[in-house]
Amino acid sequence: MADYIEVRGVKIGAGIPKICVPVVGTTEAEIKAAAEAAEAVKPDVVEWRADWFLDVEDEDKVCAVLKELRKILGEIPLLFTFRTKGEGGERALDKEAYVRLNQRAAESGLVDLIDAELFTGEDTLKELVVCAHAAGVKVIASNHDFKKTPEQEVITERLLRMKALGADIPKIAVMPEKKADVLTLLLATVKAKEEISGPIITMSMAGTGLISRISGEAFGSALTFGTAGKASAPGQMDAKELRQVLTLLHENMA
Ligand SMILES: O=C1C[C@@](O)(C(=O)O)C[C@@H](O)[C@@H]1O
Repeated sequence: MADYIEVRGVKIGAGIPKICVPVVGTTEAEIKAAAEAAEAVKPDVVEWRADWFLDVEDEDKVCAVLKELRKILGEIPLLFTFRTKGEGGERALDKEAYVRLNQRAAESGLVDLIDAELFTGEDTLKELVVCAHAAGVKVIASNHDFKKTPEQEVITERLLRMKALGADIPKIAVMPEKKADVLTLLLATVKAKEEISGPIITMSMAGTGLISRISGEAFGSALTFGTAGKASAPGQMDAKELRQVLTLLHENMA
């Protein structure tokens, strides 16, 4: 089994860690402007954080935005993410609406990946995986803790569980309360990678955790988020600078 996932020719999990630029905006105009700024830095992946969009509950409007994003992004892979309030997002959505929205995005033919949160429920995650895969879309399962860093075993177990439930790429973002928490996240990453074939994505947030956003190649995180404008989580670096740092590390690690 390949150790990477390929989307539009981008091999997530092979070679240098890939860069994903988040697009956040409340209106279609803001979202388009953010997507243009993202496209300009030529990231490997663009994430649309749809939870910021004021009309996100109108699925037709969401699809209209997706069409515009696809035009702007050309062949850059697009990740559709509705981040729920409980995991650091902008708004809450009931489970049915969350599932419907993600299904609609997956079936639109306009996105390459969807983000599905582990804690919306295991059956829900499985259901979204089946639906996305039927539409040829990959699934990043995710979990976020904006308050603390769980124990290493807990982080590793969550990543393994996401994979066991069918996710193509397990992802976890945690908040460090102290320096040692960053080491906990990194060790959890190494342990998970020993057991999981295929890419995983991990990060420790904020300034204290920044090192984890640039050290993916050393410890096993396949993708990192960088900005071209507004950040979608604390600790994200400018995408262009991030590319320089990742390249420098990659060249010297080879
Ligand atoms: O899951 C993630 C990771 C993230 O929270 C970060 O810390 O970079 C940013 C989010 O936009 C994305 O959906």
